[in-house]
Amino acid sequence: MTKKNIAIIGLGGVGGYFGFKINQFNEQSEEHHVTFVARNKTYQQVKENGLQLISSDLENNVTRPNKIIENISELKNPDLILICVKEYDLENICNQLTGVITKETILLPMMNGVDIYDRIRKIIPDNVILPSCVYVASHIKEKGIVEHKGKPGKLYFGNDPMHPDTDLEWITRLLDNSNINYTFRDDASIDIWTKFIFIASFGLVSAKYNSSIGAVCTEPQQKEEATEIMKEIKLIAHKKDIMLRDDIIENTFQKASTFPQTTPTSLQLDVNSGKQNNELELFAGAILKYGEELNVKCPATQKIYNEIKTKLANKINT
Ligand SMILES: NC(=O)C1=CN([C@@H]2O[C@H](COP(=O)(O)OP(=O)(O)OC[C@H]3O[C@@H](n4cnc5c(N)ncnc54)[C@H](OP(=O)(O)O)[C@@H]3O)[C@@H](O)[C@H]2O)C=CC1
Ligand SMILES: CC(C)(CO)C(=O)C(=O)O
Repeated sequence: MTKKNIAIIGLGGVGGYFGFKINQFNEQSEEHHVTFVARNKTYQQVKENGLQLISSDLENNVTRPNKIIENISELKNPDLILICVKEYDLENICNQLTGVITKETILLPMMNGVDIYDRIRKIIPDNVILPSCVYVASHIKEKGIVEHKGKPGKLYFGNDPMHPDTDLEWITRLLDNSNINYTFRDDASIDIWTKFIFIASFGLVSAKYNSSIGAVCTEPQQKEEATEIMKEIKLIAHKKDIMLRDDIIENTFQKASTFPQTTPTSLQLDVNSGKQNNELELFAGAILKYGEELNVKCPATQKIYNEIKTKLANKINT
C-alpha cells in the first residue's frame, strides 16, 4: 500500500489520546506519514519534547510525529484528517481545510455533538466525512502533555451517508494496528445520539453544580435534572427517527457509573473557570434549536441553559 498522509488537528484530550496512539504505531511501522497540527505553546512543546500521554495503557509515553506544523495551510495532500477540536473552533478549521484538501481526503471529526456532520458538510460539500463519537476521559495537563484516566478510549464511527461505498479498509486496519478500540457501523447515528444524551445531560448538570460524573449519578437533585434533560433529548431523537433504546436513560446512568466517580466534564471545567468559549451551545443550544424546529417543549434544558448563562455572566463581572 502507498503511504497515506494522516493529519491530526488539535492535540488536546482527544487528539492527544487517539492521535498519540496512531502516531506511536506509525513511529515503529513507518507505514504512513503523520502530521500533527498544533498551535502556540502546544506547538513549541511538542516540537521540542514530543507529545506526552500519561496513561496506564502505555509503556512508552512520548511520541514524535513525522512532522508538526502550526498552520493548516502547510498540509500537503492529506488522505485522512482527524479533527479533534472543540466545537467553537470547528468552522474556522473547516474554512482553512477547504484550501488544502483533495477530492480524496477523508475527514474524521472526533467530537461531541449531533450536528457536527451537517456543520462540516455546509463548508465542505463533497468530501467523505465519517460521522463519529468518542468515549475517553482525557484532558490537557499542560500544553503538550495529555492525561488519560479510566478505561481505554473508544471510537464509534460509520459510513458517510453521502458516500456509503467508500473503501475504509485501510482506516480500520490503521485503527487495529494502533490498538484503538472502535466499532464501525453502516449508520453511526444511534451511537452519536446515545453519546449526546449522556454528555449533554451530564455536561449541563455538572456545569451548573460544579460537580462530577459521580455526583450526577448519585445526588438526587442532580440525577433528577439530568433525567429531565435526557427525556427531552429522547423526544427530539424520536421525532428525527433516531430510535434510541427504550431504557436509554437507565442505561446512560449505568454507563456513567463506570467512569471514575470524580471524572469532570469539560463543560463543567470550562464554565466554572469562567471560560467564555465553551460547548454550552453544542449541548443546550442544539437541544433548544431542535426542540423549536420539531415542536418539542424543552423546559428543563431551557432552565439550565439560562442558569449557566447567568453563571458565566457573573464570572465575567467578578
Ligand atoms: N476530553 C475528553 O475527555 C472528551 C472530549 N470530547 C469532545 O471532543 C472534542 C475535543 O475535545 P478535547 O480534545 O477535550 O478539547 P481540548 O480543548 O482538550 O483540545 C482541543 C485542542 O485543539 C486545539 N486547536 C483548536 N484550534 C486549533 C487550530 N486552528 N490549530 C491547531 N490546534 C487547534 C486547541 O489548542 P489550544 O490548546 O491552543 O486552545 C486544543 O489543544 C470536543 O467536542 C469534546 O466535547 C469527547 C469525548 C471525551
Ligand atoms: C468522560 C467525559 C465526560 C470526559 O470529559 C466525556 O466523555 C466527554 O467529555 O465527552
